[in-house]
Amino acid sequence: MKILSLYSPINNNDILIYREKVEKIHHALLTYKATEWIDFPLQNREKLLDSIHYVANEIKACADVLVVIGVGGSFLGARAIQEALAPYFGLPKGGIEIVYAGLNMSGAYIKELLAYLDGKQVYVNVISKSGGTMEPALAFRVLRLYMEARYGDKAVERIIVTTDEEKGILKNMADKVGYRQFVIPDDVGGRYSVLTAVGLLPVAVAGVDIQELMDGARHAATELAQPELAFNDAYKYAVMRHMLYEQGYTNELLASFEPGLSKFHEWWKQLFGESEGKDHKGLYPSTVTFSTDLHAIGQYIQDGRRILFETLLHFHEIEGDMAVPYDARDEDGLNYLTNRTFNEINAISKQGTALAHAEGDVPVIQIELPKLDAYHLGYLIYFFMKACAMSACLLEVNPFDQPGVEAYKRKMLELLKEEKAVTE
Ligand SMILES: O=P(O)(O)OC[C@H]1O[C@](O)(CO)[C@@H](O)[C@@H]1O
Repeated sequence: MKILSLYSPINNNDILIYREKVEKIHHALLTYKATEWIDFPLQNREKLLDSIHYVANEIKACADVLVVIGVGGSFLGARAIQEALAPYFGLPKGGIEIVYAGLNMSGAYIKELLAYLDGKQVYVNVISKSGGTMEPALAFRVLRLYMEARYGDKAVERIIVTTDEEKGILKNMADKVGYRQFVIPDDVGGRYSVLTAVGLLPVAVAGVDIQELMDGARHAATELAQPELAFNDAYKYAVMRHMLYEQGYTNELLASFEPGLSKFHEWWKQLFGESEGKDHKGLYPSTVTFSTDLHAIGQYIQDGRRILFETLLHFHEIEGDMAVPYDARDEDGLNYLTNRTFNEINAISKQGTALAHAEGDVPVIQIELPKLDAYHLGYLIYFFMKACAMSACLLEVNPFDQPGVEAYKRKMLELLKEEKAVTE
C-alpha cells in the first residue's frame, strides 16, 4: 500500500541519508526485548481468534453491555478501533454496547457507571498486564463486588480477565477464583498490544470483524518488514518526523477529518508519547480533529510559533455520506454545492487545509488510506507501531519502557501510604 505524501521542506530524497542508520536499527530492533508484536500478525492466529469469537459471541448473546476495565495501552487501542468503526448514534452493528472503567479515578464516573448498569445484563473484561495499576485495580474491585452482588455464584462466568500468562495480582486472583483468561504476551508492552486479546476481545464484542483487522495488520507486517528505507513507508514517516524534529519542529499534530477517529488519536498519542518522551527528548504528540478544530486552534496552527508540523490522516472512502440538498429559495447561497456530498466537501477542505498550512510554513505529512474499515485500521495500527519503534531508536531512546510513568505511580503510592499512617 502506498500511503505517504507530503508538503514539507524535507523530500523523499533528503531522507535517504538515513538509509544505513535505518537498516542497522531495523536489524537491532529484532534483538530488543518486548518486540513480539512485530511478528505477531504474521503467525497463525486461528486458535486465538476462534477462542475470542467464542467468548465474544457468548457475551453478545447474554449481555447488553460489556464493561472494559483498563488504562493506557490496555484500553486505548480497543476504544480507538471500536469508536472509529461504530455508528455516530445508537448501538454498533452486530455488536453490543461497550463502556469503559478503570481509565480514571473519578468517583462520579464510577458511581454513575454503576447506576447506568442497573437493569442491564452485564459482562466485564478486566485488562491489565501488570495487574497492579491503581486505576483498573480500583475499578475492578468495585465492579467485582457489583457483579457478585448481582449474579452471585454466576458472576465468575461473566468476568473475563486479560493479563500476563504467569505473574501478577490479577493473574493470581483469576487462577484462584476461576475466571476465564486471555493472555497478554510477555514480550508485548501495553501500548503495542492492541492486536492481541487486549484489543481483539472488546472490539469483537463491539461487532468489529477481527479477522479483517488482523488481515490488514498482516499486510502491513509483510510490507513493512522491508529494511530498505526507500521502500518502507513506516520508516520514511519515522525519518521525516525525526528530521523535522532536528530542524526545531518540536510538536507533531496528528490531524483527521473524521470525528470518529478522535479516540484513535488518543491511542497514537500514548504510543508516541510514552515511547519517545525520554531523556528530555522527543516530539510532543498532540492531536486535532478537523474541521471542528480549525475553528478553535486553526489560528495558532496557521500563524502561531513555528514549532508545529502536521500529520494529516485521510481515508478516501468513508461509509455513510449524504448530498447537500437543493433548496429553491437559496437564501443561504449554498445551491452551488447542491449534489456534492459532505464527504467530498470534507476531502476538499482537507486539501485546502494542507495547502494553507504548508504555505504558512507548517510542514505537512499526509498518510492516506483507501477506506475507513477494519482492514485498513489494522494496517495503520501496525504502520504506526513500526514507525514509532524506528523513530524512538533514531532518537536513541528505548521505545519499549516508560520510566517516567513509573515515577508518578511510585509518588502516588508513597503519598497514599503516608496519609494512611497519619490517619491511623
Ligand atoms: O496493563 P497495565 O499493567 O495495567 O498498564 C496499563 C498502562 O499503564 C502504563 O504502564 C503506564 O501508563 C502503560 O504503559 C500501560 O499501557
